[in-house]
Amino acid sequence: MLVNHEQYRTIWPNFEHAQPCVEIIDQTKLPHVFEVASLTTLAQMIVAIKTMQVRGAPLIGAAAAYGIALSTLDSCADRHLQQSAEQLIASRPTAVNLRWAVQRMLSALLRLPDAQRQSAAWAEAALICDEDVQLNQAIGKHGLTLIHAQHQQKARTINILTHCNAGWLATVDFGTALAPIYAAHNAGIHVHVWVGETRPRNQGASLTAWELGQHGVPHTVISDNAGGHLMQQGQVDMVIVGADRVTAAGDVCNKIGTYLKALAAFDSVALGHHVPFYAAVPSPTIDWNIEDGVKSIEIEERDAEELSWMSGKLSDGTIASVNILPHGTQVANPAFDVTPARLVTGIITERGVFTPQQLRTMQR
Ligand SMILES: CSC[C@H]1O[C@H](OP(=O)(O)O)[C@H](O)[C@@H]1O
Repeated sequence: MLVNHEQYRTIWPNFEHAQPCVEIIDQTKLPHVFEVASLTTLAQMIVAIKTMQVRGAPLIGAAAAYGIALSTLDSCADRHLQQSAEQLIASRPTAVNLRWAVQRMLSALLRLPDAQRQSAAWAEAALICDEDVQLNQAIGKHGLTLIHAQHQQKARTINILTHCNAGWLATVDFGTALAPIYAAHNAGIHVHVWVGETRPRNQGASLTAWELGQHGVPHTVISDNAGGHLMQQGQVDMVIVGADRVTAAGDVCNKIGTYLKALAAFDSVALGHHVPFYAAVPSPTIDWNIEDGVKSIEIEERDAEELSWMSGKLSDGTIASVNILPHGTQVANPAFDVTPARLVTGIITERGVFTPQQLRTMQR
């Protein structure tokens, strides 16, 4: 069954039952199983965010917004909504979109009489989702100009390296880092994507490879450590990644391993072929309140089991997990890192492509 973003979003409300619910694509089951999960309570939405059934900065923002809407099914009292907001914000600390969406929901609801809050919550969450789709389509348009320029100059397939998953699965639809790639592919520009597998959760191998395959975009999965080598060999024309938080100075916080790819891209200048490094970022991912990402962004530390266990499909088609570490081995599992602005060529936003130094002009 082909599934692509013309048919699905990653999250949507369902009002067909007595009690409204929120339906999501359960991303922990991909690439081997496509399964939709129905969430009926705030607690279920918090579990979905924490366990990464839904993940990706813009999508967890949208999910948190619907978490507030689910919360109104129990109560619309100020204190109840504020406690729900605190629980959602605590579920994953790094992506600023989650806090941004929850604060936007509270701002929209707390000014209303209780009786109007439930319908307003579902409407505001839907608006956040629709806006995300529009932002990502604009990112695709602006990112396309970068790929088109390379294609005009080189008159061959353009090889793009990406990390983790910043496709339509990481957003409500269309994606951020993959949006320009889809736009180029749909415009007939030949692109090929090097897909970093992205240990330990393998969002690249399991999600980006699945997305690109469903859309018919040529791609090759590589180990995380192969990216620098491919850049050194002149096999990468540009790097485009997503982000979980970008500072006002243009520091880019993204999935662990991004910083190493940015370092390799930066070093490529010395080899005579510059590999530009771009982050594709909708404005709700920009945290205008901080400058230094290394000092100011809380990096989520995730469970050791994510490193010590791997899941996959056995030869008989069943899904199983295996332990890959010696018993008792100590594990550290930081989920994100920060690429300093000095390593960032440009930030692709819905308003255009900005250098880190130009980013503040977006606020005007
Ligand atoms: C378009 S944001 C995608 C961003 O979010 C991912 O994090 P996670 O999968 O842990 O939610 C990763 O950092 C992606 O680059």
